[in-house]
Amino acid sequence: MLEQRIQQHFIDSADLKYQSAQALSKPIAAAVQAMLACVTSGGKVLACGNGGSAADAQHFAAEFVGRFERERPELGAIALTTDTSIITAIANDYDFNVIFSRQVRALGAPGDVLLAISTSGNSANVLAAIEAAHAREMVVVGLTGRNGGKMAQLLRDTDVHICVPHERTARIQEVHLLTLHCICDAVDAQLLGEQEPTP
Ligand SMILES: O=C(CO)[C@@H](O)[C@H](O)[C@H](O)[C@H](O)COP(=O)(O)O
Ligand SMILES: [Zn+2]
Repeated sequence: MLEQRIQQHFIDSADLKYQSAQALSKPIAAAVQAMLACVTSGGKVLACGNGGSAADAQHFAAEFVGRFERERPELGAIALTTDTSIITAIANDYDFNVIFSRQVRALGAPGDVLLAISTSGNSANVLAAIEAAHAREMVVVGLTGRNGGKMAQLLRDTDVHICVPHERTARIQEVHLLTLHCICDAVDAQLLGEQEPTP
């Protein structure tokens, strides 16, 4: 019974990944082009999200600033989820809903990219970060699920929306992580050529 339940998670996750390969390859390629244009002209990616998506933001920044699978020059990325002094000060003195947007206004510049991650598309602090990014003339790459929530309405034609076609937060997050690895791999392939990564 328990093993069957566990196996069902693997089956559901694999099914969604097959479906998402079709549905998401185009917007993921667009996200790669946006991030390449940004980092090759000296820009950086600011990444934000809550809970598991905060972990995804940090995971992504680590692979840009450190490396993914191949040796390459450092790429600019900052997770806006990591500085507890900044986050607690903003939440305490202003509001939790502005913990990311104040950082975007402080650090963002035209040509930078905001990576905004929310499975529901409805987290108020992520939505405020998008508004701040637009005010700074940044491009937004939005990762959502379900129907994209409020983020779907907020994103512009010049932004990129990657919306995972599923209702369940955990499943959506699993595809978000795969998406971020696809972006890292494709950025490396564009910068270094398409050789296979060494394991
Ligand atoms: O990881 C999980 C659930 O798998 C949770 O921590 C989840 O990320 C949190 O509930 C978030 O606050 C959800 O926010 P969002 O994805 O709707 O923006
Ligand atoms: Zn989780």
